[in-house]
Amino acid sequence: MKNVSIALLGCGTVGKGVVDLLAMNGPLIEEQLDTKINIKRVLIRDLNKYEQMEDLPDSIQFTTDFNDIIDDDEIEIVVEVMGSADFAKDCIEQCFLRGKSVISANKDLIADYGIPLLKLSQQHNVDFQFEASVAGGIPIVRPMYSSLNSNRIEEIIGIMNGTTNFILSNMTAHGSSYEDVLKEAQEKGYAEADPTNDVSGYDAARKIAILATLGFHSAVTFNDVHVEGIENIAKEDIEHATEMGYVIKLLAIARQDEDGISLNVHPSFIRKGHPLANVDGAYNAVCVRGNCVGDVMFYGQGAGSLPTASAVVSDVMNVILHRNLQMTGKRGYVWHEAKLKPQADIASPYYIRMIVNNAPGVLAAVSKVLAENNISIRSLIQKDETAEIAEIVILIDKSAAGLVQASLQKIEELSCVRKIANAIRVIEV
Ligand SMILES: NC(=O)C1=CN([C@@H]2O[C@H](COP(=O)(O)OP(=O)(O)OC[C@H]3O[C@@H](n4cnc5c(N)ncnc54)[C@H](OP(=O)(O)O)[C@@H]3O)[C@@H](O)[C@H]2O)C=CC1
Ligand SMILES: N[C@@H](CC=O)C(=O)O
Repeated sequence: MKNVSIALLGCGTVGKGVVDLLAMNGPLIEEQLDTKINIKRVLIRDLNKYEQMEDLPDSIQFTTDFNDIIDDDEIEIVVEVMGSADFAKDCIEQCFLRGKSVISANKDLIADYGIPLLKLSQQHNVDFQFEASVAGGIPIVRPMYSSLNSNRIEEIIGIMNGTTNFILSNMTAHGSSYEDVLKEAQEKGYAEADPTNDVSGYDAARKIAILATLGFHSAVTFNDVHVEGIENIAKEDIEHATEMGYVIKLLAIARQDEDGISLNVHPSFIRKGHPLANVDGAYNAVCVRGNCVGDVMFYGQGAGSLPTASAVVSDVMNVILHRNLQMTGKRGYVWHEAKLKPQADIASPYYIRMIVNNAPGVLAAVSKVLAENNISIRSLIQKDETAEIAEIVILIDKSAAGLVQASLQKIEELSCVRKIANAIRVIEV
C-alpha cells in the first residue's frame, strides 16, 4: 500500500471533522485508493487550545508556523480549512509553487480568486479542488464542471446557507427569536467566524458566484451578485407568508439566457408545495436546470463538521487518484467574460408590507402610485393595528426591480405612509 502525507491548515469545525472522518472511514478509503492517508502536520494559531482536544492522533504535529508545512517535502497535499482571504490565498499560492496540490473549503477566497488560483495550479501541474466551498456536504461543485458539463446550464437556484435556513425554519416553525436561533447556529458550528457573512447573504452570494463561474463558464465574482440578507425579516412577514400559503427562504439564484447573466441572493416567498419550501434546518438544496437534462436537484447538509469533511476528504481522495494515475493538474477549464444583466431589469412579483395612517384614502393613494408605474396589484389586505395605525400587505404582479424601487420611494413620500416595512420577491418556479 502507498502512503500520502497531507497537512491541514486549520483544525476547527471542518478540520477536526476531517481528522474524525479519516479515523472513522480510514480502511474504507485506503481500500479504494490502495493508499494510506497520513495527516502529518496541522497549522493553527493557539497551541494551548488543542492540547485539551479529544481524539486527536498523537502522530499529528501541530504548528503555528506555515514554513513547517511548506518546507516539508513529504507533504504532497494541503487542506486549507482556516477561512479568511489574504493569508489563506498566500498559503495556497506558496503550495502551488512548491508542487503541492490544495483542497480548500474557503468560499470567501474562491468566489473572488477561484479563476486565478485554478490557472496558477495548472501552471504548476498541481490540483486545486474545492467541493466543500458550496453547500457543505452536498456534491455540487464537481457536478457543475463534470457530470452536467454536456449541458448548457440555464438556471441554478437554491438554499445555500445553512445558518440562515436554520434561523428562518426555526422562526417559522417555533416562532423562535432571531437572536436565539442565530446563537444556536453558532453553537452547532454552522455559522461563519463572523456570522454577518451568513445573515447578510454574503456567504450565499459567494457560493452562487462559484457555481455560476463553473456552470456558465463565465468569470463572475462575489461583486457581480446583487445581495440582500435576512436581517429585515420580521415575525409579521413570516406570519403573512404562512397565511398566504408561502414560506420565506434565502435563495441564491443564477440565470443565463441570450441577453446575459443575472446573479441574485435575497429572501424570497416560495409556495409551500415547492421542493425548496420543505428544505429545513441547516439543510441546503440546489436545483440546476440544463438544456438537455432538465431539472436536477441536490439536497443534503450544507454545514457542520462531518458533512463538510465528507466533501473535503472526497477531494483529497480525488487528488490522490489523479496522483496515482499520473493525471495531476491535467484538467482544463474554459471561461468567457460575463455579460451581466442590469439589476433594475430583473422582474418578479413582490410582497410589500407597509405601515400607514389609519385614515380614509390611503389605499387609493398607494394604488395610484403603483398604477402610474404600470404595476398591477394581485391582492391587497389592510389590517387595522390601532385607531391611528394600519398595516397594508400587497402582492404585486411580476415587475422590474427598478420600477418597484422607484414606486416604493414615491409611496414612502406620501404623507399618509409611515414606512415601507419590507418588500420581498415572490419566486414562481
Ligand atoms: N463550518 C462549516 O459548516 C463550513 C465551513 N466552511 C469553510 O471552511 C473553513 C473553516 O471553517 P470552520 O472550520 O467552521 O472554521 P473554525 O473557525 O471552526 O476553524 C478555523 C481553524 O483555522 C485556524 N486558523 C484560522 N486562521 C488561522 C491563521 N491565520 N493561522 C493559523 N490557523 C488559523 C483556527 O485556529 P485557532 O483555533 O488556533 O484560531 C481553527 O483551527 C472556512 O473557510 C469556512 O467558510 C465551508 C463549509 C461548511
Ligand atoms: N456558514 C455556512 C457554512 C457552510 O458553508 C452556512 O451556514 O452555510
